[in-house]
Amino acid sequence: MNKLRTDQENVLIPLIRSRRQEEEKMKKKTSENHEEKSLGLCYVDSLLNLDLPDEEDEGGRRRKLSENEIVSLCSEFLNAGTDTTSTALQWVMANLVKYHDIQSKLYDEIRKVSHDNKIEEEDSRKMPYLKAVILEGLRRHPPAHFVLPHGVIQDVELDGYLIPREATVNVMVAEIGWDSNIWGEDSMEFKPERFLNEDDGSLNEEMSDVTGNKEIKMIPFGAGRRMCPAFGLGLLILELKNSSGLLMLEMMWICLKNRSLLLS
Ligand code: HEM
Repeated sequence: MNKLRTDQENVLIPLIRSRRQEEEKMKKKTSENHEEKSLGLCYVDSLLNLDLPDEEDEGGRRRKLSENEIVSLCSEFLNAGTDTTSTALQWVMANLVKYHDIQSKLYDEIRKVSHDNKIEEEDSRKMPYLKAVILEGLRRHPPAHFVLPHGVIQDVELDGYLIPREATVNVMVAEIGWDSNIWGEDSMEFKPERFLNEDDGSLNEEMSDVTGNKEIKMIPFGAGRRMCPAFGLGLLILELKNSSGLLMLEMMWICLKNRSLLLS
């Protein structure tokens, strides 16, 4: 753990310091030339600018985040965005390898929409089956199996159970998405069709809600005020990576086929 932490510091501290220096240089230039210049705002800037509301230093000023705290927040952010997305993608790909019928149906949809072997952000709206495959991946194999540990700030009674103040609460996210009362007897099967309307194959809006705002059916991104702030981005990344991944596999397949033709 110490080694991991040291690695995090070695990677992130130089980046944080260089950002701070760049920002200071820019401010200096701006005041010398009297013209507004900015590097744009990034996550590290918002952490560097933060004044903690409840904590004051010896001079009575609001405390700033320490460099170590910024390292923790940056690595949490990077981890929250990368580990989840790559795990989800691997599960979807594994199921596409296992179920060839789903793979070819998805492939046909992607081929119809793609142009010059490319998929753009707006194309994802024209691919309900792709969305259904991603949602089924997240339902069947949510990367954050228990979301993050939560807690209550005072003793709470919920449905006859006492949740004590100091307790750690883990939400059974995966089990919620496997509930046969909601998803049917085949809830453990990988069936993207469950998210589509039977008549025209369009996306069933009610079934595909992942926010839990109206009813909790599956919550791979959590729910409520600490829900994943990047759930829209996460879904989009998965859609784009999956479709471009399949197109890339096809190119590799064509290259391999041509190569073996050349060799034979
Ligand atoms: C498939 C992709 C993703 C999944 C399944 C996912 C899932 C989650 C879950 C379950 C939580 C905890 C919610 C809770 O405690 O109730 C969470 C929190 C968080 N996620 Fe994601 N996430 C994904 C992608 C991303 C991406 C791409 C980013 C950033 C670019 C991100 C940033 C965060 C952050 C910063 C938090 C902490 C929020 C807080 O504590 O208030 N996530 N995510």
